[in-house]
Amino acid sequence: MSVVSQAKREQLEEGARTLGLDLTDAQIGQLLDYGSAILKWNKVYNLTALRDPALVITHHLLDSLAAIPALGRQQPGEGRLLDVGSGAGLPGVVIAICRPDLEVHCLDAVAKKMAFVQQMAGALRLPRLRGLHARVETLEGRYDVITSRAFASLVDFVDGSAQLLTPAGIWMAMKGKQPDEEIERLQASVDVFHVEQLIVPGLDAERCIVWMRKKQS
Ligand SMILES: C[S@@+](CC[C@H](N)C(=O)[O-])C[C@H]1O[C@@H](n2cnc3c(N)ncnc32)[C@H](O)[C@@H]1O
Repeated sequence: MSVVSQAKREQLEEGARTLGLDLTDAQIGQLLDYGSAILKWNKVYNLTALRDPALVITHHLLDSLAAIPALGRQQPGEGRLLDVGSGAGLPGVVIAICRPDLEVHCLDAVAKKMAFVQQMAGALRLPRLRGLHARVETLEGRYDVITSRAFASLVDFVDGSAQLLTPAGIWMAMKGKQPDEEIERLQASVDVFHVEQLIVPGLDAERCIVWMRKKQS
C-alpha cells in the first residue's frame, strides 16, 4: 500500500463511520489497496481521470460506499449482482469488498478494464468477484440486482440489461442530481419504486439512487 498514506486511511475510516458502515480493518485495507491499485495501474488500464489519492477516496471509494447501506436494505441477503459499465470496478469492487455474501460480476465493453477487475479479485482475495468483458446487450445470465454508476441514461441502462434481471430483481442506478426527465422517459413496464438521496462524506455534490423493478403483469 504505497500510494495511499495513513492520513488517507483515517479519511476513509471516518467517512465509512459517517455512513454508518461497520467495516473491519481487513475491509478498510482492501479498499485502500484497491484505491492505490487504481492509481498505480492507471497508465496501463486508463481507469480514472483522477490523480490525487484524496480525491480517489472521496470521489470513488466513499461515493461508492455511500450506496452500501441502501443496498443492504434492498438486498439484505445473498444473491447475484451485476455492475454494468463498471470501468475500474465502481461500484462493483467496493460492493464485493463490503458484501462478501454477494456474487459480484463487473461488466465492461473494454477488455483491459475487466482485466484490472479480475486482477483485483486475485490481489484482494475476493473469490466471488469477476470481471466480464462484453457489451451488456449481448451478455447472458440472471441477476438479482443490477447496478450502474455514471453509465448511461436510465432508459439505456434498463433496456440494455432487462434480459438479465430476474423477475423479482431490482435495478440500482447511481446518479447525481435526481434525473426526473430520464425517469419520465422510462417505459410503463418499469416501476421506479424509490428515489433515494445520498450524502457522500467529503463530497459537496448531489447524489441519489434510482431503484427500479419490472412491473408484475
Ligand atoms: C463513464 S464510465 C463509468 C465507469 C464506472 N462505473 C465509474 O463509475 O467510474 C462508463 C463505462 O461504461 C462502459 N460501457 C459503455 N457502453 C457499454 C456497454 N454497452 N456494455 C458494457 N459497458 C459499456 C465504458 O467502457 C465505460 O468503462
